Amino acid sequence: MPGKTVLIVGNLSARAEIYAAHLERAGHVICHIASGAQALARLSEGAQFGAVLWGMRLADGDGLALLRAHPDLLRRQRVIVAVPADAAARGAEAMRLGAFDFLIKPMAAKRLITLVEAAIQAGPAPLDNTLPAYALPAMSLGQSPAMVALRRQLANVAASRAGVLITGEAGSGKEHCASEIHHASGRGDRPFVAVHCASQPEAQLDAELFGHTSGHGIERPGAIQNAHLGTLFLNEVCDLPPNLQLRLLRFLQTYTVDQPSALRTIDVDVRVLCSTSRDPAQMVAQGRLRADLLERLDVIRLAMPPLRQRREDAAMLAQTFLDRFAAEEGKRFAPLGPQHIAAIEGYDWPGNLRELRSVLRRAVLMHAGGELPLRCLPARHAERPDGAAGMGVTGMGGEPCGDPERLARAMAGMTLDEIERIAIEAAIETAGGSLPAAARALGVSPSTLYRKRDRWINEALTG
Ligand SMILES: Nc1ncnc2c1ncn2[C@@H]1O[C@H](COP(=O)(O)OP(=O)(O)OP(=O)(O)O)[C@@H](O)[C@H]1O
Repeated sequence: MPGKTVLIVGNLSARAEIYAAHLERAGHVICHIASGAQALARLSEGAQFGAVLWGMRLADGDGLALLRAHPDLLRRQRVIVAVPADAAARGAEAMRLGAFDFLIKPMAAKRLITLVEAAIQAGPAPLDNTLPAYALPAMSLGQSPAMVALRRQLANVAASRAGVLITGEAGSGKEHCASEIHHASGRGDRPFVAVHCASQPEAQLDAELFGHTSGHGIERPGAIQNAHLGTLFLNEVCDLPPNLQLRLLRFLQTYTVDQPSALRTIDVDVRVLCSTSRDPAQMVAQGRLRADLLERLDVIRLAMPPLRQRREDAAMLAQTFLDRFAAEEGKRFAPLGPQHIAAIEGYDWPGNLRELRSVLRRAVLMHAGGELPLRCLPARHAERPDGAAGMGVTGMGGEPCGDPERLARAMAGMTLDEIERIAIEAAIETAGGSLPAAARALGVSPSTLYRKRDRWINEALTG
């Protein structure tokens, strides 16, 4: 992408000259200003640049302090901040303020050019932080104050390339949130590639992320390459094995991957989003997570609250699931009434949205339609003699299915296929969403579960 003017703001050092020469050789026109005040004056006159490379040590002061004082600049221009190797945290702060990305000096020519061109490709920054209306449908996350605040945060971070770390309990909607960011980011029509970093052998995960060459010599690109121009979502990123943490860090420093055959290096433009249900600081303190990797991934932190902290969303989500599954199964159910809502809001949902979703899915599978029997919903903890959250095989509160007679009654009228589906979904839920782990628990191969899941999805899509 030649021919765009790049503004370099920083001391006219020998190193800056080298960076300018690299960019010129790639076809860009360079404008170099040493003083932050002069650069701001130029920009406030309305000058537009393809990208701005902003240093930390300017002729007249600290580059980050200047950005802090003029956050509007970061909203109008695509600014890439260049920071010394021992100050990556300053780059992360600049991204929180709205910078497009940051580079650690000394930087390789290739990385510099790739990033500058990605900034140019992203086009002029939007005049404000508003996103297209379609980007974040008001109901998609919930209407509780916690979700309204989260949606606002999400709108602010969607357009940048900053790494986002989404924390929260299992099943609280972290992946759903990542996919909302993807859709709101302007990359929505490109791939969203999710990788589960826990419960997979290291070699398999390595191949899934970085690609491999099959036994027949065919190159299989990894998730990183497959996510080119889109978003890579790393689920449970704190569980990445140490070697893969290092490989991922290298990737994030260069945005290039070696082809599996190592014959060629490929530039990849991806937005990386991650999630964890662990405490990342504790993982670093225990030596299980690299601090430098966390710094890259955790530029912006979003915390998904557990469902029990946003009870007012639970009934709305339950109705959404009921409508969706009823439509998939071709059944009609009456809307949830006050008693259903009281039961839903009164329960703590230790498995969060995943548990809510499974309860509604099973309820729809097990009933022909009409009014949903209340016993399909979990009882309030307080109403249980033992106060336990255990849901038995079917997960239906008030009707645990431990004993065979009850189990048989609960399953009366169901086809074997439906019973199998319930058992598989319960196993996946227990395994925290991991199909390979669920397959191990059920004593079948992961491919069996993948095949069955694909068939259900196809059936749902074709009605
Ligand atoms: N706002 C929402 N609207 C509808 N469905 C949702 C929403 N949030 C989450 N879900 C559904 O709830 C289930 C759990 O959500 P998700 O996988 O995003 O949680 P998670 O926090 O990433 O879980 P885990 O930590 O176990 O990987 C998924 O089936 C997802 O599709």
